[in-house]
Amino acid sequence: MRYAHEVGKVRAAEQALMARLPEGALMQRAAAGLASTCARLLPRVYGARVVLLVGGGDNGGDALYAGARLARRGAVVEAVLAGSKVHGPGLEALRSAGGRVLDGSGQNAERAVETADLVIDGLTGIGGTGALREPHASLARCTEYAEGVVVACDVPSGVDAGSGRVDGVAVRADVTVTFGTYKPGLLIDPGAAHCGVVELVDIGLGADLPDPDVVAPWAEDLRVPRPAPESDKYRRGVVGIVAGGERYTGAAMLCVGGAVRGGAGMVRFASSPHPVELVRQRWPEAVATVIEPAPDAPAKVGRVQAWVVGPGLGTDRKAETLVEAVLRTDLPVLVDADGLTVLARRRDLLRRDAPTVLTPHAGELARLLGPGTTRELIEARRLEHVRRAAAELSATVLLKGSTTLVAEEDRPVRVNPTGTSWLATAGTGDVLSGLAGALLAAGMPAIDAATAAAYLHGLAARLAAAGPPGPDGPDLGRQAPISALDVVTALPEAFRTLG
Ligand SMILES: NC(=O)C1=CN([C@@H]2O[C@H](COP(=O)(O)OP(=O)(O)OC[C@H]3O[C@@H](n4cnc5c(N)ncnc54)[C@H](OP(=O)(O)O)[C@@H]3O)[C@@H](O)[C@H]2O)[C@@H](O)CC1
Ligand SMILES: Nc1ncnc2c1ncn2[C@@H]1O[C@H](COP(=O)(O)OP(=O)(O)O)[C@@H](O)[C@H]1O
Ligand SMILES: [K+]
Repeated sequence: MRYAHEVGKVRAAEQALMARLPEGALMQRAAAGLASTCARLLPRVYGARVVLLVGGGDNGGDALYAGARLARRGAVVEAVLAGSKVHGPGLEALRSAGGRVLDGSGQNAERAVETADLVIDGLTGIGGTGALREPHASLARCTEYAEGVVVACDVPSGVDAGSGRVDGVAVRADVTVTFGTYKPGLLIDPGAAHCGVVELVDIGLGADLPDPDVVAPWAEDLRVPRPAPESDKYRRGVVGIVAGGERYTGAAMLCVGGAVRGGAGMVRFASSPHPVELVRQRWPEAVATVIEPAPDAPAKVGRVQAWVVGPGLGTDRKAETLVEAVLRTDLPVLVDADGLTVLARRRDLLRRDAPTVLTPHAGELARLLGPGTTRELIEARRLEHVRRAAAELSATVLLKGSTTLVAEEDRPVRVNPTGTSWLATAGTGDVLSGLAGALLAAGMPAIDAATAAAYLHGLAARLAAAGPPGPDGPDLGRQAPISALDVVTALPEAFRTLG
């Protein structure tokens, strides 16, 4: 896992460590890490033109000390000072190493940024709050036109380190060198999209850091169940899917596809006659049953270990009866799509003992959380809202979108590291709910099933978008449009990459 800590915890750990170290030692560790990454990014340090964007806090201090180290190795280092304050000892170190200060206003600074071989962004770090003020905002904006490499010190300036929120302008870095631990805003969009490659520099905070607030899993953290020699289809897990209606049949097909290719021992599909007929034709592996919208509907489907309810179900009274019937069982239930719209007016159905997983996109979550919450607000502050949803709805909440988050009360929020913008196409969410349902039925705890499903789904989409692999494997840098069915088809390959 990659671990991220909120800003207050980073500061507390830094204080504790600093109390045991000589003054300035921590900053020197940070600056050394930053300078060594910059040196690696330059073809040659000697003679390279480096511009530092320096804010008035310690983030600017880091940049100045790193600049001094590069200047001592022969780089031509110029600092643009933003605002009235500056880290005095850092500036002194830069000057002593031969670096110089540029006039920070207007075209002079802009031209220097645009033509430098490397720009270090030290405007704001974990101390940045709200939208960047001037001249910081203009300096951040001109990094967009930089011909050289842009390296953010700790956090791209303009990104809120704690949440990933961006109000106004923020630096778009090629590389972000962060110190001690990841910050949530480096992993969550829109902030994550500003970071480029994130490098973590160990400054010795480890022992002083408490449990993380946010984690991002690696493939080896997922622990997806594998069939053993003694496995049979029932032990592998039977997932029941209540989805689709006379009008919306595609959602049902895609959800069943996600479950079949997601490793379910068996998929039991239950719906009205038309989708049942279509599923029988397209997915003969599934056992499809026609059900009436009645409280005893789940019992008529046969034994399952977990349910998925909602995709393409509609939101009328009949749909509500089915959502209610499924949630009244004592099994794990995943509610998606139309099922979530029903839940928004029937939050009482969430009072249950068995695990409940909700998989909303931002619009659906806004409906679930009620008046005062909008899709835009949720997209801008994803972490805060997914946490709030998990607490208020007493459920495991998987919030979809450009960064998918999974939250359960009193646990670190999981950030999904896979995915591609090509996933933003109709029907891919239905594939995800079927896949997550299969993993729930296999017995995975709700938060792990949701995390693994998001990971595999995002990876399958990347593999599908990259097309057939070349001699060196899939070229994830060259992607093309995909359909939701392409994601279903690529799921086995995604499982294979887990080893
Ligand atoms: N603690 C440690 O031991 C270690 C810390 N380390 C480093 O210190 C960094 C944290 O330093 P920090 O606390 O000084 O805050 P920092 O990120 O420089 O920001 C404050 C400055 O930004 C300004 N500013 C704020 N918002 C703004 C806005 N919207 N628009 C414009 N300006 C804005 C604010 O101005 P003010 O509001 O005070 O006028 C003030 O000048 C951390 O990220 C890491 O790099 C490492 O060396 C490891 C050891
Ligand atoms: N900009 C984006 N970047 C990456 N993934 C995205 C983006 N937008 C949406 N997604 C993903 O695409 C899927 C869309 O799901 P959903 O909104 O439920 O669509 P549908 O209801 O049509 O199936 C989700 O897995 C979501 O995380
Ligand atoms: K910065």
